Amino acid sequence: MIELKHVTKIFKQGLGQTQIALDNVSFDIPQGTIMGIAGNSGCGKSTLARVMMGLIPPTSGSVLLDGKAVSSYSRKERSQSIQMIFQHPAQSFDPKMMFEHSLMEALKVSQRIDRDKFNAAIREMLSQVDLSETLLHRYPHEVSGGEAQRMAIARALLLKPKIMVMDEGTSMLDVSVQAKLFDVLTTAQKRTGMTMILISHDLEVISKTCQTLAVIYCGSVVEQGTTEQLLTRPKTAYVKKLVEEFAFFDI
Ligand SMILES: Nc1ncnc2c1ncn2[C@@H]1O[C@H](COP(=O)(O)OP(=O)(O)OP(=O)(O)O)[C@@H](O)[C@H]1O
Repeated sequence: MIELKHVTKIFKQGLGQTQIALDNVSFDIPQGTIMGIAGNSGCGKSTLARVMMGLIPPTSGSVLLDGKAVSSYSRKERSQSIQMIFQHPAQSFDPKMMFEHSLMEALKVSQRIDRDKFNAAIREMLSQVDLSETLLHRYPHEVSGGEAQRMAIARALLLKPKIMVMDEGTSMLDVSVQAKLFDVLTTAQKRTGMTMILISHDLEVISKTCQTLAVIYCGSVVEQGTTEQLLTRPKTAYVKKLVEEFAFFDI
């Protein structure tokens, strides 16, 4: 369903310098699966997510969603198909809008659920992510980072996307809230058959959630396969080292 073919992204920086953020990355993510993307800071994970979503164009190569280039999707088509939870979710809400208004706006673009059912759906979703309805009448600067993260997850799930990309999407939450949210997400994933991509430093989160995993090093995929395979029988020195840092795995 998502196909990356030889994707390279080179950023031009000041003083004529360039940075190769992604170097010839190719893989497929079948529909309805959960894939993890792991790697150290600066290896290219967020760039990969943004290229996959069509937010930035690759320098070369292509990204296909359902066989169609993501670059040819309109903004509306993209938001119907893909939702992304960013590392700092408060920034993905309009600072001048109360959450209720932001959610309404998102639904207007998406038109995926009947507006009459909106109120019931939103209350149900807020209870699933353990947020009080009173937060609907607050602005993004009036909630904690973790609350904004849960609001972003609620908004994304309400829109019933085919693909959900989470870029360190639960990093601000404590372990018990994180576990509960992953339950909500995996249940939603099973119910709707959406494809999920989870970008994380945290191999423990990935091991519990993702069926497949790609590990990136300096913009290249160094290993990919089932999560079980990579975490228990890593082939490269780099992945072995990553796994050893999470000492709970027997390798
Ligand atoms: N807009 C940009 N212009 C120039 N260089 C960029 C830009 N965005 C990212 N980079 C560089 O590309 C490389 C990959 O960045 P990216 O944000 O994708 O890494 P990451 O793996 O997501 O890191 P982290 O885990 O710290 O968020 C880094 O060297 C970064 O400095």
